[in-house]
Amino acid sequence: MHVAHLTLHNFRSYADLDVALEPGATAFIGRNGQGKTNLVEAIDYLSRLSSHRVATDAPLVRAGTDQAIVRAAVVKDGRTAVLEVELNPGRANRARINKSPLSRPREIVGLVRTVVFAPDDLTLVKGDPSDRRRFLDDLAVLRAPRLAAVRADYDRVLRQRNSLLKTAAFARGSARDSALATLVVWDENLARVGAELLAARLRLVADLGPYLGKAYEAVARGASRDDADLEYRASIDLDFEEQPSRDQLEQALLTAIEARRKDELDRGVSLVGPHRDELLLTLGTGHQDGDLRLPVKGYASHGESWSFALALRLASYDLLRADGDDPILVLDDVFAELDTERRAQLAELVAGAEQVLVTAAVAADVPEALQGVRFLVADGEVTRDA
Ligand SMILES: Nc1ncnc2c1ncn2[C@@H]1O[C@H](COP(=O)(O)OP(=O)(O)OP(=O)(O)O)[C@@H](O)[C@H]1O
Repeated sequence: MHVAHLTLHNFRSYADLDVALEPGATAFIGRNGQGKTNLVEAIDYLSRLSSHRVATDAPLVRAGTDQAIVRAAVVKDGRTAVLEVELNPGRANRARINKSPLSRPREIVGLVRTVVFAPDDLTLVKGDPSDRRRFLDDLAVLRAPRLAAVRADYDRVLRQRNSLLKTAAFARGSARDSALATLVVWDENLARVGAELLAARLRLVADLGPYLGKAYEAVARGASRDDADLEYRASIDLDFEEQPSRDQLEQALLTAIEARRKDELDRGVSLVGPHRDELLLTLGTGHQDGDLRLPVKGYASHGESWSFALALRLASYDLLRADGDDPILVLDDVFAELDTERRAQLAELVAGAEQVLVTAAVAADVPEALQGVRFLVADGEVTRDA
């Protein structure tokens, strides 16, 4: 797939932008703070209805205005659809496909698919467990857009259950009895929706593993295919012979919730469920010490961490391709971090994508294979470099 036309209105630093794009490689070149990332961020937003840089919509709307519009003509298998999202911080967002309003904006998720590599990706490796959970869930939703609703449901169930736990923790007498009776319903909701999310994550981790090893070998100098690995650490016992079914996971969650009841009531928060899980990233140091594997977080060097983060994105891209998709690849300011050899290696790996959008401060940082069409970005103007 590729974006053939992008229109922005009051998005980030852009009052109005209208730019025609082509398949193949496109580079956006400009000094710092000129709006290169803002531009590719808009396309990423359309794909997931969230940004790779911020957790809320407010910073995406141009300062001093109260509504942003992102519109893109997306071409997939020769057919074009115009996708549009209206961002209204503090009020409901709206989305349209070919001018027809959607009843829920999230129905647009997954129609355009992007994989973004950016320097912020280091947080995938060095950040909190929630950063890695978000990585898994974003990718799971791209693979199966209906999971966007499951994810939203889970967040809602968790919020309501936590508030009930707090009430039960502090209430006395009949108020406490009534909160405890209602809690049973929310235990079941959490287990049911949580099992669905957990099943999707486990499937994803199993599918992603082989691609991660291959990607790390390609981006880290001297690495071998078994070096990088990932392991899902759940807050419940997952000691199953094979990939557990959703029913098995639901039952396991209910059992674990029952076992932690007292702790949960003492602390007034939900201690069991996918929101407590961790994606463990490990690197094998193979050669000298046999099969020693170490967590990436806290142990890996800066270079290894960076390569690992890049490999996670590359593996995501390969997995989506293996699913039959052709996501748009965004390489946001990544080449400055790589030496010439690894730039060329990365360029070679992604050159087959239908559309690759690259941002860089200087054109010389962009490898030859990805030079393609070039735009200059300066003072909010995006002009094609003839
Ligand atoms: N909501 C907003 N309203 C107005 N301007 C904004 C908004 N959000 C960001 N900006 C401005 O956009 C600019 C950042 O643009 P962007 O992140 O695209 O830079 P860039 O060209 O990618 O730079 P770099 O090479 O440093 O990454 C900053 O000057 C910032 O002040």
